[in-house]
Amino acid sequence: MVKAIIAPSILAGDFSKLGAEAKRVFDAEADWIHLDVMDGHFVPNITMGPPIIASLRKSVPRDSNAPGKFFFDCHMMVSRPEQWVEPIAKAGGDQYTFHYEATDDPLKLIKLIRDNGMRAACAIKPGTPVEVLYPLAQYLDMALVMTVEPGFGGQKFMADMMPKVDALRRKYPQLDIQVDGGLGPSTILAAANAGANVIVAGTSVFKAANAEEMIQLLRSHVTSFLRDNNLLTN
Ligand SMILES: O=C(CO)[C@H](O)[C@H](O)COP(=O)(O)O
Ligand SMILES: [Fe+2]
Repeated sequence: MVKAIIAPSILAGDFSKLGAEAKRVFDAEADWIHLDVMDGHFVPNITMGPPIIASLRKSVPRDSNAPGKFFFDCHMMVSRPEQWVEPIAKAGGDQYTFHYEATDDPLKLIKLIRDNGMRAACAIKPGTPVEVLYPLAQYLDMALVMTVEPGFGGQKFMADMMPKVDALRRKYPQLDIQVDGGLGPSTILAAANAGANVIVAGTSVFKAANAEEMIQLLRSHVTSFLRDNNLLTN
């Protein structure tokens, strides 16, 4: 099932009040919250890990009457991603996105993620060719095409990554395809028209004067593309 999913990255939020920041964007109708886990090794920055995610989960508990509400999308910019699957699942993660570049056995890792009750996703850095995802796609819930070098928020969107998104969308019409880095009003059209349906937006949503309007604007471009191409399901 493909639909527009807007996932604000809390990396651009106020870390002194993460619970309130998550609630703020969910109130503004964010579909997911994107949690950037960085280990200072795979990328040159350190952000958060399982203890912080577990605290955040207490602020926005799962709702047994509404499965999928308050969805935690965990972008794991870590070396040895295998070691964090169980801790992230226990902390309340709903999806685990590992980096292709960080593992020797992506299929085994996908199975481990699924066995821990999470959706499995694979990310590629800007220098990694999209073809590496083809043997994995049938086992993945989502593919993430990075549109910045991972490590920091607030960077410039790399439009030259869009052929990767376009190639994935043509080959896999039903796959969730995420873009991450530099998404906002001036770049959403390029991403949506290439076929991305899951939009990570940190700076543009968290620093917006009106987060709800920003989320709606991002969603409207994705929905238009999906509808025009008969890809929308619901
Ligand atoms: O994975 C990331 C960086 O590695 C972040 O998710 C990304 O940078 C989002 O922030 P922004 O929308 O401000 O670019
Ligand atoms: Fe991210």
